[in-house]
Amino acid sequence: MAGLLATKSVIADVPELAAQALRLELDLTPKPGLVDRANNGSHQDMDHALFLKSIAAITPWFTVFAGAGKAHARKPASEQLRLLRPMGIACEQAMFTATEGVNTHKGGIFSLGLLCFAAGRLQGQGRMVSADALCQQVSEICCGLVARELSDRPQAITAGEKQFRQYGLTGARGEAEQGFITVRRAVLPFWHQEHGERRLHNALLRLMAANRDSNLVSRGGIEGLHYVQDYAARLLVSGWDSDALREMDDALMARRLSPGGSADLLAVAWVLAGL
Ligand SMILES: CC(C)(COP(=O)(O)OP(=O)(O)OC[C@H]1O[C@@H](n2cnc3c(N)ncnc32)[C@H](O[C@H]2O[C@H](COP(=O)(O)OP(=O)(O)OP(=O)(O)O)[C@@H](O)[C@H]2O)[C@@H]1O)[C@@H](O)C(=O)NCCC(=O)NCCS
Ligand SMILES: Nc1ncnc2[nH]cnc12
Repeated sequence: MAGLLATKSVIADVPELAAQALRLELDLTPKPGLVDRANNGSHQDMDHALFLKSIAAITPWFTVFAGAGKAHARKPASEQLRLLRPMGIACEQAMFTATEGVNTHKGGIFSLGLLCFAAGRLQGQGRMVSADALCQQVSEICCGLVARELSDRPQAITAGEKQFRQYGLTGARGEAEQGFITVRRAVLPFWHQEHGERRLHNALLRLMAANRDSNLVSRGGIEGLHYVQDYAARLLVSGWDSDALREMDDALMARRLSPGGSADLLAVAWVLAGL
């Protein structure tokens, strides 16, 4: 863990940062409700070893996404998701093969895949790959995604569609269409004020406090989302130590709550902060 934290500064390659981010997120411990080095969080079907298999299966795709973004850099942003989606689905299939059908990183593939694709697109356009430029590209590529896939549906079938209809939640799609606004507003302004693992723990708590995580709603209803948001906000105000994080871990496990979306956004924050 310490070695990975130290090497970040010499690597500015987005697919490499994305691969690093998945491993750092997994190994951060304790992580309330989530799989880490100490326990499986609120999951019966996942553990640390399974996440390692998932990471090994999906990381080779990050350079594929970046290559595709570069190859199609001269085409309009509005055409890009149609070009990227089949590769994203193929990457999801590689994950499901590695995990024997368990959804470990579906959201992570979506968010990090878009960042890798956008990085290739910027390179293909001869532009600098900065955090702001990446987020702007992702937003342009995903323009209209929420309307097309959530709000304009005749009836709510998937969890995401039901959550949108009931609570106006837009999940991973909304985050991407808004250029990862939660990461940019809740995490990045504080990132360089802190260091090491404490920086990562604070970033995850800030994400849990701000992120409208569809996983929490799927498992615990809107009350489950508010429970986690309020708990994380309290720790950020009152201060926390490892014991407090372990207590929060116990509380979320007792309620079967898992903030998987915030775990994915922590990986997104690592990539954006590394540029
Ligand atoms: C657009 C897709 C993301 C469509 O997927 P879906 O309709 O499911 O969209 P969401 O409901 O928005 O959530 C999908 C996953 O995204 C993560 N997530 C949730 N909320 C947010 C948020 N506010 N911001 C960012 N990301 C968010 C979360 O993923 C993580 O959690 C999953 C593991 O947790 P778990 O509780 O186990 O999840 P389940 O197994 O589903 O529940 P149980 O049965 O166990 O109770 C894991 O996926 C983590 O990554 C949400 O789950 C996208 O998938 C799509 O369309 N893909 C096609 C390919 C593509 O277009 N790719 C483009 C780029 S390559
Ligand atoms: N460490 C983790 N535990 C559970 N779900 C996750 N989704 C992404 N990372 C996760």
